[in-house]
Amino acid sequence: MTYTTLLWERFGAVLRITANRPEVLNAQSRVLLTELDAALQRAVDETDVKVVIIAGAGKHFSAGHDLGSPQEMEDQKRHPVAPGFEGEYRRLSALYLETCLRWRDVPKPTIAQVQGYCIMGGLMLASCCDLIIAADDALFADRAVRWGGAHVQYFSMPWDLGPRKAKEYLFTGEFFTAAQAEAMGLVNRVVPRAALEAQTLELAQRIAVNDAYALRMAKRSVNETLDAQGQRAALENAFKNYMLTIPTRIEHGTYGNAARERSPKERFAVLNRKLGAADT
Ligand SMILES: C/C=C/C(=O)SCCNC(=O)CCNC(=O)[C@H](O)C(C)(C)COP(=O)(O)OP(=O)(O)OC[C@H]1O[C@@H](n2cnc3c(N)ncnc32)[C@H](O)[C@@H]1OP(=O)(O)O
Repeated sequence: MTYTTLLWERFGAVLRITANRPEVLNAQSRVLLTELDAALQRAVDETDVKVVIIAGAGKHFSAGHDLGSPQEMEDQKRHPVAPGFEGEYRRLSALYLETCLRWRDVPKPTIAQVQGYCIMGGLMLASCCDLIIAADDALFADRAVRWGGAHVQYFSMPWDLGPRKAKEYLFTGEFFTAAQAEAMGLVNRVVPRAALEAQTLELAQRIAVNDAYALRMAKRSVNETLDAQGQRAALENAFKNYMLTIPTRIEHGTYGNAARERSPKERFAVLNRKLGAADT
């Protein structure tokens, strides 16, 4: 099996899947997300894989969903969005919500290895992993409110940061640092950038000495606790709130054809605009 946007590397019972589009900061194109979904299913099927690391090549983990790289624009011509709201609903649900829910429930431990920017779709991917190891230069953000949206499609931040901090970061769209992420419980630990890869692999190998079935059941108990607390229903409901902002985003010009005609950099400008002295 070959991938155009991923690296697949084995270290004994540990598998590392790396998003490999460093020239666009690992922006998540439709192709990348589809390949990642297939790679994770393969990781489930390969019985000798016990732990999966998800990484990003280059300086940054991921700058989020692909907002119009040349490859993405070409791909959209081959896979046009089905017309109307129903088409959008199907595409967004399949590509962003259903994938993340599947990745959250992969029956093997998953570890996100995060350096540099981890923005919106990048944060979705990291947050559906079981553990997150962050380099000290990691920066996280959900900037959706800045373009008239509510948040990302798979919205687990109230669970990951706690409700107050989740609201603060949504309302401002500001970046939070690795140290802040650790204090809020989003990441398991922060390590020096130069040690990120080695320390993540070392942790994965320590987990992989355990029995695969025991790991699977341990993960299931934690995820089912979250489900019993209502997490899954809240995630599905938050996706509907996300969808409710699509019509107003079309009015703002940040979604739909008007947005697609803009260059990625014009689209980032809305999200990166300075709001005040505290902004980063
Ligand atoms: C519900 C929504 C979910 C989402 O995930 S929407 C996406 C949200 N993501 C963002 O808004 C981040 C967009 N990117 C940026 O704002 C900037 O990047 C950064 C601040 C992260 C970094 O800035 P700098 O260091 O100056 O790098 P650079 O020159 O902007 O990026 C290098 C190349 O990467 C491409 N790129 C970066 N992010 C994306 C993206 N998300 N989609 C498509 N391309 C992207 C650029 O265009 C450029 O490429 P070229 O050199 O050819 O101009």
